[in-house]
Amino acid sequence: MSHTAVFLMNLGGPRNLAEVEPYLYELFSDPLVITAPFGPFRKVIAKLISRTRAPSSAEKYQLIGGKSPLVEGTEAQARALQAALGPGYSCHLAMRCGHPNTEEGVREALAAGATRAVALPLYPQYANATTLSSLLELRRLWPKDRPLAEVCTWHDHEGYLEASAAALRETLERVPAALRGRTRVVFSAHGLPMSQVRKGDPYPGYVEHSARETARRAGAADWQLTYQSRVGPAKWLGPDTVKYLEASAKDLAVVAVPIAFVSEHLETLYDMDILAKEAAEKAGAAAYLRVPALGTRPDFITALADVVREGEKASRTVAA
Ligand SMILES: C=CC1=C(C)c2cc3[nH]c(cc4nc(cc5[nH]c(cc1n2)c(C)c5CCC(=O)O)C(CCC(=O)O)=C4C)c(C)c3C=C
Ligand SMILES: [Fe+2]
Ligand SMILES: [Fe+2]
Repeated sequence: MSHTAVFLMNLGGPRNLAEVEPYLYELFSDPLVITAPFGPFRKVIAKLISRTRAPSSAEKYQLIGGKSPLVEGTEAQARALQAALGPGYSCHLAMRCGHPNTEEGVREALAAGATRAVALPLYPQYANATTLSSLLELRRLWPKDRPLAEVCTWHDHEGYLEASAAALRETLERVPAALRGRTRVVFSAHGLPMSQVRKGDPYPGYVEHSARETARRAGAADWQLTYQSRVGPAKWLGPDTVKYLEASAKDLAVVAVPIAFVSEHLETLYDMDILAKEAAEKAGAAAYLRVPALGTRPDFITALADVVREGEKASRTVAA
């Protein structure tokens, strides 16, 4: 039956420890992630970096259960979104690295009879390294004679912000009453190299908007935005989440919010639940609570369905 394919696009993650190195190789081969002008040496350099990083990366995945839960988490979101959108749509995963990748997603959608498509990057805030990279891959692989609508950024979508604020409110309610007066909401977003920010990537402004609106709607007056998961020696966006907590968490009840991630994976389960928590505790925080990623929360899935329908009507195509 003629229908619309919806591609749930995310970075992907290794589904077991053997997949860590090939996953990293794909990631470091992407010129929108590693923007240095490596030219014909890109693949050789990606091979070198991925081989060097694989053991320490695998150790982190080992600590969160020997794999990334990102693929299964996205599959659950796809099932929930399918139910919300109804029979005119079919939902498919399209991971930028690892599997199921965009090529596999497109094959599945065409076999199901899709005649048009909506690209739905599961990054609320547009960045070249994430959203654009996924969109370009789908543009390359989707048949040119079938309409493709691209969702670009939904950092300011009403339904998303309301779901984000509701999730924050639920965690704030778990803060012990005695600590309510000294609670700080610490938003943690994935960092980005300053070289990409200087070139005009709109990501930091979008993240700030999502954080400010989430705090306002949740009634949180005391909040701070920080950035996590820096890779390599270059300068990245700051303040760094761990350094910020080390310097500022003393005596506070810290409520950490994963503002740039919508499912659980390494960056929430390791960087936030292990590294950031340790930093807060070492600094003498009175409590550390983490807001769960939005995952398959019904209010969030309703918002995503809305993002898809709006995107289909008015494709916000990225100039590239
Ligand atoms: C080195 C450059 C990197 C940039 C720039 C970057 C930006 C960026 N990433 C996400 C979201 C995710 N990143 C994930 C994993 C991951 N990312 C990098 C590097 C960069 N990311 C690496 C090396 C890895 C692998 C893990 C590791 O070794 O640290 C993931 C998946 C996590 C998982 O569970 O597997 C996500 C999601 C965003 C949002 C972003 C910039 C906006
Ligand atoms: Fe990343
Ligand atoms: Fe990362």
